[in-house]
Amino acid sequence: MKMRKLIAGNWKMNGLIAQLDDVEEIASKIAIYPEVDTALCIPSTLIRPAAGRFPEMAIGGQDCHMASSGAHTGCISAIMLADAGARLTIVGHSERRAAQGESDADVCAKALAARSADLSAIVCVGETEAERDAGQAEAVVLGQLAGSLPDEATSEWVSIAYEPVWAIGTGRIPSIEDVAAMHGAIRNALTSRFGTDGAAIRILYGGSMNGDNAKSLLAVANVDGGLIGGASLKADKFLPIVEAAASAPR
Ligand SMILES: O=C[C@H](O)COP(=O)(O)O
Repeated sequence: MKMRKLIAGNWKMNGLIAQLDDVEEIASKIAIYPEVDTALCIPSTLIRPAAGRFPEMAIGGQDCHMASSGAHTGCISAIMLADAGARLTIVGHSERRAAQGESDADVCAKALAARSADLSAIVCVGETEAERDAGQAEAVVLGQLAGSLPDEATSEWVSIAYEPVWAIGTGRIPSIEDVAAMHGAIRNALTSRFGTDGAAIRILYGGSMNGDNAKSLLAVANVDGGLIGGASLKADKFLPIVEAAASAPR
């Protein structure tokens, strides 16, 4: 199925107010690529100023609590993200699964919380290097997918991000064949579970995507965009990925 590519940046725990100048550069140039959807998932402290200053950009959060409010010190709810101007949020990033011990059920509840607040959700899955070496990559990823995606998921508000943990921030990426195989397996799982709409759910690749490798990664069947970490922090690193998405086959 032909679909628009989504290039989403994830700033992680990086970025002060001054860095919104980079968002300004991105926001001023994305109109050159109307065929690509772009988003920036930034620290919560920057969402309100960024959304106010760049209404043309889809600004997002990087996580949300499954509850809408309550005694959860230090957490942020989906409705708070939306109130600050976010249009989407990442859930289930491997860094949170590992450091905060988030389970598939937690991620599923967070995705539903995002939906309740009218946010889109990027649901992350991905295997560790040990799991890949043990030949378990596909089983792990499909298991995470099954547990992390709510039955209510539709292509209107959910995207998947396949991020091999060992490719994040390392400069290493899987072979094109391995990317094709995993994205194909995810696609099959989505269509089995969600029928024809499963064919329309975007599957992003994440892990060391940059201006040099984006073209070949985004040309792979069922790679419908990218979730970009390090290269999303600077406009001159992020925009070439958007450009590659604009010229990639749909
Ligand atoms: O969410 C983004 C990913 O973790 C990828 O990060 P990276 O592009 O720095 O490897």
